[in-house]
Order: sequence, then C-alpha cells, then structure tokens
Amino acid sequence: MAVYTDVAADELADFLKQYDLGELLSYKGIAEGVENTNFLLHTSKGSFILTLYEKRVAKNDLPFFLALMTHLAEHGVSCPLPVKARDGEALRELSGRPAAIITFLEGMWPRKPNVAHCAGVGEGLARMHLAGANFAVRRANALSVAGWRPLFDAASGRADEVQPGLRAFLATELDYLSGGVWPTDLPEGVIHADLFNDNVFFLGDRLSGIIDFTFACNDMLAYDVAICLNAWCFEPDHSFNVTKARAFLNAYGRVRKLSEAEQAALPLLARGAAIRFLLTRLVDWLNVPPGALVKPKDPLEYFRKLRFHQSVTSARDYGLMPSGLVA
Ligand SMILES: Nc1ncnc2c1ncn2[C@@H]1O[C@H](COP(=O)(O)OP(=O)(O)OP(=O)(O)O)[C@@H](O)[C@H]1O
Ligand SMILES: N[C@@H](CCO)C(=O)O
Repeated sequence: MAVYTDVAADELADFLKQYDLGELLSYKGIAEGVENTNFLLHTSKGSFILTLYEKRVAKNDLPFFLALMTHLAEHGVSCPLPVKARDGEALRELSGRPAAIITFLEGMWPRKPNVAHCAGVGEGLARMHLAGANFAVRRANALSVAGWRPLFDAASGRADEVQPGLRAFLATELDYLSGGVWPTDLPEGVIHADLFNDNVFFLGDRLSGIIDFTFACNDMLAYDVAICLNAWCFEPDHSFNVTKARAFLNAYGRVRKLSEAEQAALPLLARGAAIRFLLTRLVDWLNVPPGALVKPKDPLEYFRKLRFHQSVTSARDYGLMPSGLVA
C-alpha cells in the first residue's frame, strides 16, 4: 500500500476548507500504487482522489501534469479532472508535500488483462496521442536514455544481490542503448509513459478511464507503444503473447497508423522501455523507505522481458505484418 505520508483527519478537514467540496465524510489510504500517496475522499459532494506527490515527482513538473489532464479531458479522453480550489488553483500543499485533488473515475483496472483489454488500451493510447497533439506545455522525459545511467549507478553496486550477473548484464545493455542506436527522428508528442494495467480502468471490456499522468512527457509516440507492449502483452509466466500484441497494435493502428520507421524501431524501443522499468524497480527494490506501506515491484520481471526483446529481430515478432498495421 503506498501511503508514504499520513494525513490526520483534522488536517484534511482544514485543507478541504480551501475547496468547494462540502463536508469530509470519510477518507482512506489507497492500497495500490508505488509512487505517490493517494487517499480516497468521500465528501458531501461526491468521491475524489487526493494525491500527495512524493520522491520521484519534481514539484516544477506538477503544473504540466495537471494542465495535461485538463487538456486531455477537454479533448475527449476519459481521465481525471484536477479540482480547483476557491482561488482557481488545483496545485496545493498538504503535510509538507505538493498535493492535488482530482475527480474519481469509475471502473476497475484489469488484474488479468485479456485480448479485448489489450485492444482497448491500443485504441485508448492512440486516441490519447492524437488528443495531446495540440497541448502546448512541454516536459522532457527524465527517464529516457540519459536518465538510465544515474539509476544504474545508484543500483549497480547491489544488483548482483538480486540476481548474480545482473550488474554486468545491465552495463552491457546500457552501453548498447546509449551508444548511438537510440532513435531521434521518430514522431514525437505527449506520451503517458507509464500506461500499465493498473493505470487503465475498464467497465467490462470497455475502457472507462486512464489515470496517473505523473510520468507523462514529450517523447517518441512509438516509445509509449513499446512501454505498453511490455506492460500488457506478457503472461504471468513472462512469456510473450503475440495474440495480445497483435490486438494491441492493430487497435492502435486503426486510430493512428505507425510509420514504417516506427515499426522498424519497435524492438529497440521495447528494449529501452524494459531497461527503464527494470532500473527503476531495481532502485526501489533496494531502497524501500523504512516504515513505508509499499510493496516494491519485481525488477526481474523486466529482466526477462528485456531478454525477450533482445531476441526479437523485427516488429513481425510482435505480430505486425510488413505491409502495415491494419488487419
Ligand atoms: N481518478 C481516480 N479515480 C479512481 N481511482 C483512482 C484515481 N486515481 C487513482 N486511483 C486509485 O488509486 C490507485 C493508485 O493511483 P496511482 O496509480 O495514480 O498511484 P501512484 O502511486 O501514483 O502510481 P503508480 O505506482 O501506478 O505509478 C489506483 O490504482 C486507483 O485504485
Ligand atoms: N508502472 C511502474 C511503477 C510506477 O512507475 C512499474 O510497474 O514498474
């Protein structure tokens, strides 16, 4: 459970006086997520999510995230809307942390994603990419190639405690990916950058909402596709499910066609996406804050995914046909 920062009831009731959200009826820490502290609030005006932004989120970036959610919601993406306080500002401070309240979305994230969920997320991701096209604020991706080396440096000394040989494996892969192969000329835009199954809500098989924009940034759109291939198209035993990948990529391509260059870059982008999550998970695994109610995620899941992508020779291995995406 990710509650790094506790908030007392009277402190929260005081905080809510800045809003027009009625009386606080109840609140509780949310038993999911690893990055930030989240509370579910019930007030006399409805249900809301209160987020206290923690370690990996830079305060300067928060206006970007909040403005992006507002922009996307106004352009047809089902995502939370930041709630403004009476002074017109959504970004505030609580318990010494930057904090914001956002609207509550109905739905459940799929614990066992099926092919229909993968198609839903493909369509939803592409729609989000199109809706973000005219968003004017920019934020660089702090967790792209240049951001991986510091993570490696932070974790490498103890990487072999997690798995013998992991340090050397990561060093070799990092040298390869940062040695000039990483694409620089693919179409860019606003990407979610963390669209895992716990960040996509469904009602049945229908996508009902996308949450958690705290890694959103400007980067290659196809990199977001590669992140989703990693997050959605493997089975619990870590085997790649090409049926899910094909459903995901086809659904994406029906809304926004991937160019030939984007398709060709997918195996490399998928390797980059895999090492990014392997590294952040490794750092978190080795550094659980004392007393924090959080269950760190398994870094070795991404070691296995990375090994798979290293064996991929073309996007055909992801179920793509050379003639294009639309089946
Ligand atoms: N707008 C929302 N509507 C409904 N539930 C929400 C909303 N935002 C967050 N939640 C709930 O809170 C949980 C954690 O939220 P979130 O994924 O944003 O946490 P995080 O720690 O910031 O992220 P993560 O670890 O996924 O990067 C979600 O799984 C969901 O149950
Ligand atoms: N989605 C990330 C955690 C939040 O960044 C992971 O599964 O490693």
